[in-house]
Amino acid sequence: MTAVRVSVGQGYEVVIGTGVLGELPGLLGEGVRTVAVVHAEGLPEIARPVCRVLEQAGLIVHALPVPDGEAAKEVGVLAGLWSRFAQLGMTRSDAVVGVGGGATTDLAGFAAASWLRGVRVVLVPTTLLGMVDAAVGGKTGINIPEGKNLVGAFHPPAGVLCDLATLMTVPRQDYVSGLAEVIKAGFIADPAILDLVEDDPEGAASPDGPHTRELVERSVRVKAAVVSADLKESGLREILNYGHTLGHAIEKVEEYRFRHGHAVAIGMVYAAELARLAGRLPADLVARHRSLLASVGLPTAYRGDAWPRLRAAMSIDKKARGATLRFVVLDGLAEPGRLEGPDEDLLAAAYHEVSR
Ligand SMILES: NC(=O)c1ccc[n+]([C@@H]2O[C@H](COP(=O)([O-])OP(=O)(O)OC[C@H]3O[C@@H](n4cnc5c(N)ncnc54)[C@H](O)[C@@H]3O)[C@@H](O)[C@H]2O)c1
Ligand SMILES: O=C(O)C(=O)C[C@@H](O)[C@H](O)[C@H](O)COP(=O)(O)O
Ligand SMILES: [Zn+2]
Repeated sequence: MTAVRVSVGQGYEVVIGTGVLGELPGLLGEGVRTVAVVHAEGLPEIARPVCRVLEQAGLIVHALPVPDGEAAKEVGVLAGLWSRFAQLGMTRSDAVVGVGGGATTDLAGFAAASWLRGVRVVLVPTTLLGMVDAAVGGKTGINIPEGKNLVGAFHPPAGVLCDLATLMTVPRQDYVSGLAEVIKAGFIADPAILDLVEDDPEGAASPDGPHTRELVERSVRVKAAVVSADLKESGLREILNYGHTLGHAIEKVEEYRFRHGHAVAIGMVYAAELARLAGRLPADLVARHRSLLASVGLPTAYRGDAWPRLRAAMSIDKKARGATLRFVVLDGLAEPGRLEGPDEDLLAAAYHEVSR
């Protein structure tokens, strides 16, 4: 089957297909001599063919393994990459290729953004979440103990290569985590996604499912359209943060050992409850959040005793302005809006609805 190419406004393409690794040198563009392939250390079977295809194109390739998953998004790991780039003599005409899940591509993207104040990066996401969200749009960064993604940069890639074949080995819980961002794209912009998941939740939860390619493509198109219009999140892009205010707080409270998509799933139910209690969203749409997320195995509730710590963690959300919290909420299906400065009773009442 031929690859689908989605154009992003900042001048690059997201290539989606099966067995498309051969497109990688083309995405890097002209003039590159040395390539640092930053990859999750648990993925040698994917990193090896990536390196091979680059070497066959005449490039000097260095594989730089980093810890798997969220452990990669740490300042020590980033500093290690800077040292390796220096040792390799990487100049502004050289490039980084990031291979792995969203955590790896966030790190690789930020390493590229910060090295010599910005070198070229091509991302090869290998999880569902990486393909539909993390690798597209140029948000890069790392975590610090004080909060999620608090240090980073906007640095659009030169290209994104989504080889659907790589999804076959993603552990089920990590695959399901990616579905939270797929469902997010459905609620904020493309309800056809929700219909596809409801039509076959078990199929949606597997890379072998009948709609995998369409779910990836639709979600990428939602993300591409939004970031094309608003790269630096001056307004519209905030809608991609639906469910993330509480979601990131859960990740922080769990010291980043809770899957991102699982946290965002709970965060979306929370945002839906906020909107319902504020009189903006009908109860049936809140129920649809719960039923869709639960149908693919995502959580919709969290520990009740964690509220004080979650509330404190939410204060450092990037959408906040001063002491005023701002939430992305829905006023209907695919009708995202903002809830500014909700009072504390409303915040707590909505949490009561998602606590167990
Ligand atoms: N930059 C953005 O716009 C953006 C958007 C959404 C999420 N994110 C970030 O993405 C991260 C989550 O990404 P994720 O869900 O991909 O998790 P992840 O990167 O932590 O990967 C999950 C696990 O799957 C493994 N893995 C990856 N690909 C595999 C494959 N093909 N086969 C077998 N195992 C594989 C990884 O090594 C890891 O152990 C979070 O840090 C989140 O903040 C960023
Ligand atoms: O691309 C965006 O913009 C998003 O908000 C997408 C989110 O799914 C993603 O988790 C992002 O990394 C969150 O960004 P942050 O600015 O809240 O850290
Ligand atoms: Zn996210």
